[in-house]
Amino acid sequence: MDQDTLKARVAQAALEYVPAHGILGVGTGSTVNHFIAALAQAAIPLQGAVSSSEASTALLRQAGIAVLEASAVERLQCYIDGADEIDPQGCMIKGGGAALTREKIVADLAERFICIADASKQVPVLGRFPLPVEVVPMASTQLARRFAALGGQASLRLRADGQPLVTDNGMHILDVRGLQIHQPLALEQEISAWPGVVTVGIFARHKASICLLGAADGVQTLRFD
Ligand SMILES: O=C[C@H](O)[C@H](O)[C@H](O)COP(=O)(O)O
Repeated sequence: MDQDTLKARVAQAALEYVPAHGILGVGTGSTVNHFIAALAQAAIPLQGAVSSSEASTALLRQAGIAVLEASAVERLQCYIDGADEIDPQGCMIKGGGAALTREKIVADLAERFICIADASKQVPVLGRFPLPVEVVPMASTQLARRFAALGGQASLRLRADGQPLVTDNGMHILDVRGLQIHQPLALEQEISAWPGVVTVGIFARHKASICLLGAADGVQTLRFD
């Protein structure tokens, strides 16, 4: 069974967590794209959604779902999003789709983070996937030196035309290879404090409450809260 089919499977399973008549936090990425399609088909009545990217906002609107500003919402029952890696404690690496800052903002509004992922995302220790870090462009070179001091190799994420990728927030992304993240919370706090870092793609303070993990033999539910 291919990865895309597994993503569609967990997306379907996540419908169970959608708060009928409520407001839903919606993440970004290929798994979430399947989820938005499933949501549109299920036609669950919603007040609306808070979205974590321009891409998801466009898909939600196409599906006829109202998109609300994060500033208009005090609390969300749940936030549904994918991950690039998830460890045995529910800590994640996110940001492969460059949406990590808004994802962390929306996750912070939510009581529960429901992670939807195919089984290939499960790792014993975070760090095989290059760690995305959204940075203020003028700080990227000095931040790359800081990552080198930690044993990581940071590279600026480029678009297909060779120009730096610019996020929805007008920032750049460093992808840091070579880190073995044994203490995700401590490293998240440390990197978050460096001048020029907008958001680090370690989600330990906002780890998954539940992960729906898609494998060939079905969807496994992992609980972390
Ligand atoms: O910035 C993007 C997000 O963190 C995604 O949730 C993450 O990259 C997983 O994406 P996908 O579902 O495409 O594997």
